[in-house]
Amino acid sequence: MLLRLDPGSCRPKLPLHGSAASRAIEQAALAHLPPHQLMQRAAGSIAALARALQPHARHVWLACGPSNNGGDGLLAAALLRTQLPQTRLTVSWQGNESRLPDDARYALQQARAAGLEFSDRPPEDFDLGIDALLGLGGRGLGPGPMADWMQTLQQTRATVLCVDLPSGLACDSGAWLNPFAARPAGPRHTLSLLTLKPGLFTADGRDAAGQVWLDRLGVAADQLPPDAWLNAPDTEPGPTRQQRHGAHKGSHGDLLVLGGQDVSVDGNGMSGAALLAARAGLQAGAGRVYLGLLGAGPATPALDLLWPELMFRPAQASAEGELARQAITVCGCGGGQSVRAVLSALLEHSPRLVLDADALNALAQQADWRAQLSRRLARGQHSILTPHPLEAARLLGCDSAQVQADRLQAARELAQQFQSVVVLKGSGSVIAAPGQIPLINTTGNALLATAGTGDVLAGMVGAYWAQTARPGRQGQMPAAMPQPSPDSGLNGSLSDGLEMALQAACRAVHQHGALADRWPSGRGLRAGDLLAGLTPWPG
Ligand SMILES: NC(=O)C1=CN([C@@H]2O[C@H](COP(=O)(O)OP(=O)(O)OC[C@H]3O[C@@H](n4cnc5c(N)ncnc54)[C@H](O)[C@@H]3O)[C@@H](O)[C@H]2O)[C@H](O)CC1
Repeated sequence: MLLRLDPGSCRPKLPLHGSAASRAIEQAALAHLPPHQLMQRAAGSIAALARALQPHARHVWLACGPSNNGGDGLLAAALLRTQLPQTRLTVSWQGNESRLPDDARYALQQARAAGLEFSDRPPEDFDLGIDALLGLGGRGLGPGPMADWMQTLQQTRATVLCVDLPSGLACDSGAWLNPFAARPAGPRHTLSLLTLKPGLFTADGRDAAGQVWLDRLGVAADQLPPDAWLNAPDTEPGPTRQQRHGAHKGSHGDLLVLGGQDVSVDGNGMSGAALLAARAGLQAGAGRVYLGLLGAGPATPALDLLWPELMFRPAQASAEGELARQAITVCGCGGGQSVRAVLSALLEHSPRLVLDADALNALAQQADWRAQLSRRLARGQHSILTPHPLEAARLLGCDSAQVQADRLQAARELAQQFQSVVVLKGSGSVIAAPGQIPLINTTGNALLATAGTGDVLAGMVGAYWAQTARPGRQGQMPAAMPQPSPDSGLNGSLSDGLEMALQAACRAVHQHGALADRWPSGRGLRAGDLLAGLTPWPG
């Protein structure tokens, strides 16, 4: 059965399997099925989707590689020959006949018996291209016909349907294996077979894959634990905010935002970042939001005239005093070097701490703060880090290209090293917690690639966390919160505190991206535009 994956509406959480697990599932299925049946199912699915995508195709080009991915394409071509008698089909095949796996050899025979037209040159005028060059077994391509065909499939404006994986995309990481791989020019679809692969949803994967479809080919994917989950926050059955008549502002948690370095400090004024985070926190439902601007000078505002609900407090005293000991603190947004003045106290006292932007840069510069952060979880204090790839690289002591080459691994490493929930931002944001299976977010788009959207996200994370964990209730789940469940995306027992941090991060990242996905096309999006769409949790 074909399943279309729409960002933001994948329910329940779907498991993602990397190459090793996908191969193991494939091998187990092959052992129980008659010869060639799995490939016949795959070919049937490819042909059905091809017809649905281009029902009136005049010319379909199938580029088929040297092994089983190519076999899927050849067998689909044979089927399409009978299903689309009026359509011209051209097959390009590259392989060594004496070294073909059994299924691919069978597929080649079927394609030949169907009387298909074979050509080593892509046709000029195809209106549907089928990329069956390389799947799970793909490696980086050297020069040659396959590399040329791959480039044609990248550059064409015709619709392209990729079989299992876009050729040349790493299944586990979503990184391109070929230096020449570019952003595809035309509409793209990818039909993932048997399992969903992590690489389709993060790094270059989303651009490479386009619209993702899944056909499990009648094989259950739950035989092996996933390598990641798609992030799909549960919808709670409990009452909405409007239906909770007994609630008061204290019921919805306190949020303290520390950041927004004053321009007088070193000429880099970034108060707007902290204002965005604080406004986002308020709009996302925190009961009370306090704002401490760092490096305050005589001209530092003490009131947000447009959002007078925000309560301004001296930053240093708040970080060292009672407020930081009872509120959720979001620290770093636009904090500049001034963040250093409050970080040590927060790492020591804050029970629930979100670290973003300059707080992460400060951590990267100072080993004893990193050690302090790593010890917090063992003391019952929880932390959420929200790095973009460069901030993640600074924390890991590598460069951002290395982070992007394996985003899941980078997020897992950060979570483990710092005993924190980590949101690695970027296309396909990864959410990881220590010792847990990470999640990949499906919402969001390049409209979010603009200054300030990360500050809004940090405020949202803090606000959602504030609504799950309140003073005096540490470790307790509020009645309407989703309880940890066997399918909650976690592979081991997780303390309630960490579970709440993880859920807050997952929900915030999902909603943040969904707002950009719903934004009217053709209109620019400023970070501040996101605020109006924010909703409390639960809605
Ligand atoms: N067997 C079945 O019934 C099904 C298979 N499915 C599809 O199979 C592929 C995985 O097949 P596999 O043969 O393991 O890998 P590939 O087709 O990706 O090819 C790998 C093969 O190709 C050679 N190769 C790899 N990289 C290069 C390169 N850069 N240049 C030249 N040659 C290269 C190498 O020899 C490898 O061995 C999976 O993705 C599905 O599409 C279906 O799941 C249905 C059932």
